[in-house]
Order: sequence, then C-alpha cells, then structure tokens
Amino acid sequence: MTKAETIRAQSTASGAPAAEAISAAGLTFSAKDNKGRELTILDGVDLSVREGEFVAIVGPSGCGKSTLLNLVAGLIPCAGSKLKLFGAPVTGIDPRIGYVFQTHALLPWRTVLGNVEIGPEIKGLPATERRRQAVEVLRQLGLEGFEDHYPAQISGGMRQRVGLARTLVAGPEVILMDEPFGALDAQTKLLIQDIFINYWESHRKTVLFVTHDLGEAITMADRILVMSARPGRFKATYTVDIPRPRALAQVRRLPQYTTYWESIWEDLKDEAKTALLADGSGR
Ligand SMILES: Nc1ncnc2c1ncn2[C@@H]1O[C@H](COP(=O)(O)OP(=O)(O)OP(=O)(O)O)[C@@H](O)[C@H]1O
Repeated sequence: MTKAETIRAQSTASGAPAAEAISAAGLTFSAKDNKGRELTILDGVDLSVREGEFVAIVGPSGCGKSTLLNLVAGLIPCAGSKLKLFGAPVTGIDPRIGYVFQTHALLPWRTVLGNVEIGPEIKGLPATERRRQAVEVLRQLGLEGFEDHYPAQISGGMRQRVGLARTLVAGPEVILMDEPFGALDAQTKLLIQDIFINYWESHRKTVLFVTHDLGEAITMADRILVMSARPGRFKATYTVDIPRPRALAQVRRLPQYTTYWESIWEDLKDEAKTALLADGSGR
C-alpha cells in the first residue's frame, strides 16, 4: 500500500455515522457550453455530510466545486433531485442554508451594523432584536467597536468578516462556503481562519467549504473530499484526525499535517494536470 492508500484507508475506517445534513447519490449534472455543446460538469457524485460536520472540498480548477455548492443551495435547479437536505430532496432555495462567497457586496451607504442587520430587517424583526443579534455576531467575529464604521473605512479582511456576519446572523443550519478567504492576503487569511474556526467550534453548524488551499482544508476541516478533474466526482476522502479545539498555527507544525498534505497532493496533482491540459485544449 502506498502512503496515500494507507492514510486513506485509516480515514475511511474511522468516523461514526450521524444524521445526514446533505447527501447525494450518483449525482450527475450537465449544462450547455457557450457553443451549445452538452458539458458534463458532475458525474456520479456521492456525498454525505453529517450534521455538525465541517467538510472541505478540494479539486482542480473547473471540476465543478462551485456548481455542486450551487446545486446544494438550490440556486441551480436539479431535475429529479438526487440531492437531499436533511433527508428531503432539494427543490429550491432553503432558509436553513447560508452561503458565503469570496467577496461580499456590502452596501457602501450602510454602516457595518446596518449591513449585518439587513437579513433580520427583511425578516421583520423589531429594531432592538435585530440590533442585538447583529452586535452579537459582530462580537463573535472580532468586529466589536467597528459597528458604526462604513465599508470604505475598514480593511478587506474586516469587510470579509462583515459579509460572513451577514450570513451567520440568520442562524443557518448549513453554511456553504466557496473559497471564502481566497481573496485575502496570506496573513489576513490566517487570522480570519482562526476567528472563523473559533466561531465554528462553539456553534458546530454543518459546513461545506470549497478551497484550493490544502493547508486551509487540513487545519479547519473534519473531513476532506478530493474531487477529480471535470466531470467532477469524489476520488478520495480523508478524515482529519486532529483534536479540537484547534490552534491552527500549531496544527501546521504537527507531523500529521505534512502527511495529510503530501497524501492529498498525491491524489490531486494528476487531476490538476488534467484540468490544466483541458483548459489549454478548450475542452
Ligand atoms: N451553467 C453553466 N453553463 C455552462 N457551463 C457551466 C455552467 N456552470 C459551470 N459551467 C462550467 O462548468 C465547469 C465547472 O465550473 P465550476 O465553477 O463549478 O468549477 P470550480 O471547480 O468551482 O472551478 P474553480 O475552482 O476554478 O472556481 C467550468 O468549466 C464552467 O465553465
């Protein structure tokens, strides 16, 4: 057995089953490309994310990671849905889901607090209650004291946290995150990862997290799913056997961190090469 096979087998053997938050069996999804040709984006995706689990997806560019999140979010209709949320087919947008993107369009004429209050305001919550909820989530994300600032007055990392707060204030049971820290500089990204993992470890909501950053996946997730080049399907699963709470900087110094990194990269690099060649050939 190679090192990758051994660690993968160990990963698969552990992990007690719990209630499923998100599941898919043999999910296939196609769309027409800009020349009208049928493009198979996902092919035979099997997915099971348990309630309260933090699952990261890594895969080469264009393999269908965002498409999968969009399907789970109900943003793309999925005929005869093989995708389930808490055991029921996904039929459209579900208020139990929160979606965090790489960048957030904050309203420049609203303060930090005003931006986070948008959701509760739309829900019709009374002013005092929506303020209480927004203030609390801002505090948990380390933005206490910045409530009255406008987006232009705060850093990019803080703006990203405001966007995150805007999603989290709704109290989603499932949080979909599509490269949420991908646009941040390296140091800001490390700080935000720490802030978010603290938040997550005290709330334990289900998270499905797409990233290109293997270190981010290993330090934060309970499980990592490795996707093949398009058409995307899962080719390997890793259970990250590192105890919580995690101090992310320390996790990066553990010997297991390097073992996971090398093993996942071993799975990923051929897929990344395939994706790169497909890009070049206009496939
Ligand atoms: N609605 C659509 N119509 C046509 N093509 C689509 C559609 N949605 C996605 N695609 C194509 O499907 C492929 C997968 O896209 P997707 O954005 O899901 O990949 P990804 O893995 O998230 O990529 P990246 O890592 O680069 O963000 C791409 O080639 C994309 O151009």
